[in-house]
Amino acid sequence: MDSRSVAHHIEDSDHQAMAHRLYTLVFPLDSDNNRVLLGLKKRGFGCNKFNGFGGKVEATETIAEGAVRELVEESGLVATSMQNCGLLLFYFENDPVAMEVHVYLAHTYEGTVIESDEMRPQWFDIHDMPFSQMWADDSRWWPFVLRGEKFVGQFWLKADQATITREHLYAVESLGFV
Ligand SMILES: Nc1ncnc2c1[nH]c(=O)n2[C@H]1C[C@H](O)[C@@H](COP(=O)(O)OP(=O)(O)OP(=O)(O)O)O1
Repeated sequence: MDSRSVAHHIEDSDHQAMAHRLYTLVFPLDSDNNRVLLGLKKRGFGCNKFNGFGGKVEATETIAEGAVRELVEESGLVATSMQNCGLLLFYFENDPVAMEVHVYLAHTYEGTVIESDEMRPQWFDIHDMPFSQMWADDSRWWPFVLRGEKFVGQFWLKADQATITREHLYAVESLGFV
Protein backbone atom coordinates (compact mmCIF):
# COMPACT_ATOMS: atom_id res chain seq x y z
CA MET A 1 0.00 0.00 0.00
CA ASP A 2 1.26 3.49 -0.92
CA SER A 3 1.82 5.31 2.39
CA ARG A 4 0.46 8.52 0.83
CA SER A 5 -2.92 6.93 0.17
CA VAL A 6 -5.76 8.06 2.45
CA ALA A 7 -8.42 5.79 0.98
CA HIS A 8 -8.25 3.28 3.82
CA HIS A 9 -9.84 5.88 6.11
CA ILE A 10 -13.12 5.53 4.27
CA GLU A 11 -13.04 2.12 2.62
CA ASP A 12 -14.23 -1.27 3.79
CA SER A 13 -11.70 -4.07 4.15
CA ASP A 14 -12.29 -5.51 0.67
CA HIS A 15 -11.48 -2.19 -1.00
CA GLN A 16 -8.62 -1.48 1.40
CA ALA A 17 -7.01 -4.71 0.15
CA MET A 18 -6.79 -3.34 -3.40
CA ALA A 19 -3.72 -1.53 -4.72
CA HIS A 20 -4.36 2.21 -5.15
CA ARG A 21 -2.79 4.35 -7.86
CA LEU A 22 -2.63 8.03 -6.87
CA TYR A 23 -3.71 10.86 -9.17
CA THR A 24 -4.28 14.59 -8.88
CA LEU A 25 -6.90 16.80 -10.49
CA VAL A 26 -6.64 20.61 -10.28
CA PHE A 27 -9.25 23.20 -11.26
CA PRO A 28 -7.90 26.78 -11.57
CA LEU A 29 -10.67 29.22 -10.63
CA ASP A 30 -11.20 32.80 -11.80
CA SER A 31 -13.55 33.84 -9.01
CA ASP A 32 -13.98 37.42 -10.25
CA ASN A 33 -15.59 36.11 -13.42
CA ASN A 34 -17.10 32.85 -12.11
CA ARG A 35 -14.92 30.84 -14.46
CA VAL A 36 -12.94 27.63 -14.22
CA LEU A 37 -10.14 26.50 -16.52
CA LEU A 38 -10.63 23.06 -18.04
CA GLY A 39 -8.48 21.26 -20.57
CA LEU A 40 -9.53 19.16 -23.52
CA LYS A 41 -7.44 15.99 -23.26
CA LYS A 42 -5.63 15.46 -26.56
CA ARG A 43 -4.26 11.96 -26.02
CA GLY A 44 -4.36 8.85 -23.83
CA PHE A 45 -6.81 8.10 -21.06
CA GLY A 46 -9.85 10.39 -21.31
CA CYS A 47 -8.96 11.62 -24.81
CA ASN A 48 -11.48 14.22 -26.13
CA LYS A 49 -12.92 14.85 -22.68
CA PHE A 50 -12.72 18.13 -20.77
CA ASN A 51 -11.27 17.81 -17.29
CA GLY A 52 -9.20 19.60 -14.71
CA PHE A 53 -5.41 19.28 -14.93
CA GLY A 54 -3.65 16.37 -13.31
CA GLY A 55 -2.15 12.94 -13.57
CA LYS A 56 -0.25 10.25 -11.75
CA VAL A 57 1.62 11.19 -8.58
CA GLU A 58 5.28 10.24 -8.92
CA ALA A 59 7.03 8.10 -6.30
CA THR A 60 9.34 10.93 -5.19
CA GLU A 61 6.74 13.65 -4.54
CA THR A 62 3.89 14.45 -2.20
CA ILE A 63 0.37 14.51 -3.60
CA ALA A 64 0.26 18.33 -3.40
CA GLU A 65 3.63 18.56 -5.20
CA GLY A 66 2.27 16.28 -7.91
CA ALA A 67 -0.78 18.52 -8.26
CA VAL A 68 1.36 21.64 -8.76
CA ARG A 69 3.68 19.85 -11.22
CA GLU A 70 0.88 18.45 -13.37
CA LEU A 71 -0.88 21.84 -13.48
CA VAL A 72 2.29 23.52 -14.78
CA GLU A 73 3.00 20.77 -17.29
CA GLU A 74 -0.52 20.73 -18.71
CA SER A 75 -1.64 24.38 -18.49
CA GLY A 76 1.41 26.60 -17.91
CA LEU A 77 -0.03 27.93 -14.63
CA VAL A 78 1.92 27.84 -11.36
CA ALA A 79 -0.49 27.51 -8.43
CA THR A 80 0.27 29.86 -5.53
CA SER A 81 -2.64 28.73 -3.36
CA MET A 82 -4.53 25.49 -3.63
CA GLN A 83 -7.27 23.92 -1.57
CA ASN A 84 -7.84 20.18 -1.36
CA CYS A 85 -11.59 19.94 -2.00
CA GLY A 86 -12.35 16.32 -2.80
CA LEU A 87 -11.32 12.70 -2.87
CA LEU A 88 -12.52 10.42 -5.66
CA LEU A 89 -12.13 6.65 -5.69
CA PHE A 90 -12.78 4.66 -8.84
CA TYR A 91 -13.14 0.89 -8.88
CA PHE A 92 -13.22 -0.70 -12.33
CA GLU A 93 -14.77 -4.05 -13.12
CA ASN A 94 -12.06 -6.72 -13.52
CA ASP A 95 -9.28 -4.33 -12.43
CA PRO A 96 -7.48 -5.00 -9.14
CA VAL A 97 -6.11 -1.44 -8.98
CA ALA A 98 -8.26 1.40 -7.66
CA MET A 99 -7.79 5.01 -8.83
CA GLU A 100 -7.46 7.49 -5.97
CA VAL A 101 -7.88 11.02 -7.29
CA HIS A 102 -7.11 14.04 -5.07
CA VAL A 103 -9.08 17.06 -6.28
CA TYR A 104 -7.84 20.62 -5.73
CA LEU A 105 -9.06 24.13 -6.46
CA ALA A 106 -6.34 26.61 -7.41
CA HIS A 107 -7.51 30.01 -6.18
CA THR A 108 -4.40 31.94 -7.19
CA TYR A 109 -1.73 31.18 -9.75
CA GLU A 110 0.95 32.81 -11.83
CA GLY A 111 1.98 32.44 -15.45
CA THR A 112 0.21 32.32 -18.76
CA VAL A 113 -2.20 29.65 -19.92
CA ILE A 114 -0.63 27.59 -22.69
CA GLU A 115 -1.74 24.63 -24.73
CA SER A 116 0.38 21.56 -24.00
CA ASP A 117 0.90 18.29 -25.87
CA GLU A 118 -1.70 16.77 -23.57
CA MET A 119 -4.31 19.48 -22.95
CA ARG A 120 -6.06 22.33 -24.79
CA PRO A 121 -7.15 24.78 -22.05
CA GLN A 122 -10.46 26.65 -22.18
CA TRP A 123 -12.33 28.77 -19.61
CA PHE A 124 -15.91 27.84 -18.71
CA ASP A 125 -18.60 29.43 -16.56
CA ILE A 126 -18.69 27.45 -13.30
CA HIS A 127 -22.49 27.19 -13.70
CA ASP A 128 -22.33 26.04 -17.32
CA MET A 129 -19.91 23.14 -17.42
CA PRO A 130 -19.55 20.95 -20.54
CA PHE A 131 -20.70 17.84 -18.68
CA SER A 132 -21.68 15.99 -21.88
CA GLN A 133 -17.96 16.10 -22.79
CA MET A 134 -16.66 15.23 -19.31
CA TRP A 135 -16.37 12.07 -17.22
CA ALA A 136 -19.82 10.88 -16.10
CA ASP A 137 -19.00 11.35 -12.42
CA ASP A 138 -18.07 15.04 -12.79
CA SER A 139 -21.67 16.30 -12.93
CA ARG A 140 -22.38 14.39 -9.70
CA TRP A 141 -19.71 16.02 -7.54
CA TRP A 142 -19.26 19.47 -9.18
CA PRO A 143 -22.30 20.78 -7.18
CA PHE A 144 -20.30 20.16 -3.98
CA VAL A 145 -17.59 22.47 -5.36
CA LEU A 146 -20.20 25.14 -6.13
CA ARG A 147 -21.57 24.87 -2.57
CA GLY A 148 -18.07 25.10 -1.10
CA GLU A 149 -18.36 21.62 0.42
CA LYS A 150 -15.53 19.12 0.61
CA PHE A 151 -16.57 15.74 -0.67
CA VAL A 152 -15.70 12.06 -0.96
CA GLY A 153 -16.97 10.04 -3.90
CA GLN A 154 -16.66 6.32 -4.52
CA PHE A 155 -17.64 5.18 -8.00
CA TRP A 156 -17.83 1.65 -9.32
CA LEU A 157 -17.50 1.45 -13.11
CA LYS A 158 -17.90 -1.13 -15.82
CA ALA A 159 -14.85 -2.26 -17.78
CA ASP A 160 -15.70 0.40 -20.42
CA GLN A 161 -14.36 2.83 -17.75
CA ALA A 162 -17.37 5.10 -18.28
CA THR A 163 -20.57 3.42 -17.05
CA ILE A 164 -21.21 4.00 -13.36
CA THR A 165 -22.90 1.00 -11.74
CA ARG A 166 -22.82 2.22 -8.12
CA GLU A 167 -21.82 5.36 -6.30
CA HIS A 168 -21.39 6.70 -2.79
CA LEU A 169 -20.95 10.46 -2.66
CA TYR A 170 -21.08 12.64 0.45
CA ALA A 171 -19.81 15.85 2.02
CA VAL A 172 -17.08 15.77 4.66
CA GLU A 173 -15.88 18.36 7.16
CA SER A 174 -12.24 17.68 6.38
CA LEU A 175 -10.06 15.65 4.04
CA GLY A 176 -7.29 15.50 6.65
CA PHE A 177 -8.37 12.07 7.93
CA VAL A 178 -6.37 12.41 11.18
N1 LIG B 1 -13.73 9.54 -13.97
C1 LIG B 1 -12.93 10.58 -13.75
N2 LIG B 1 -13.43 11.71 -13.27
C2 LIG B 1 -12.65 12.76 -13.06
N3 LIG B 1 -11.31 12.78 -13.30
C3 LIG B 1 -10.80 11.66 -13.77
C4 LIG B 1 -11.55 10.53 -14.02
N4 LIG B 1 -10.74 9.58 -14.48
C5 LIG B 1 -9.49 10.11 -14.53
O1 LIG B 1 -8.43 9.54 -14.92
N5 LIG B 1 -9.54 11.37 -14.10
C6 LIG B 1 -8.41 12.30 -14.03
C7 LIG B 1 -7.36 11.97 -13.02
C8 LIG B 1 -6.14 12.58 -13.65
O2 LIG B 1 -6.16 13.98 -13.39
C9 LIG B 1 -6.37 12.38 -15.12
C10 LIG B 1 -5.74 11.11 -15.67
O3 LIG B 1 -4.36 11.22 -15.58
P1 LIG B 1 -3.42 10.65 -16.78
O4 LIG B 1 -3.51 11.58 -17.92
O5 LIG B 1 -3.74 9.24 -17.02
O6 LIG B 1 -2.05 10.76 -16.06
P2 LIG B 1 -0.68 11.36 -16.62
O7 LIG B 1 0.33 11.10 -15.58
O8 LIG B 1 -0.85 12.80 -17.02
O9 LIG B 1 -0.53 10.48 -17.88
P3 LIG B 1 0.63 10.30 -18.91
O10 LIG B 1 1.60 11.44 -18.73
O11 LIG B 1 1.20 8.96 -18.57
O12 LIG B 1 -0.06 10.33 -20.25
O13 LIG B 1 -7.77 12.32 -15.29
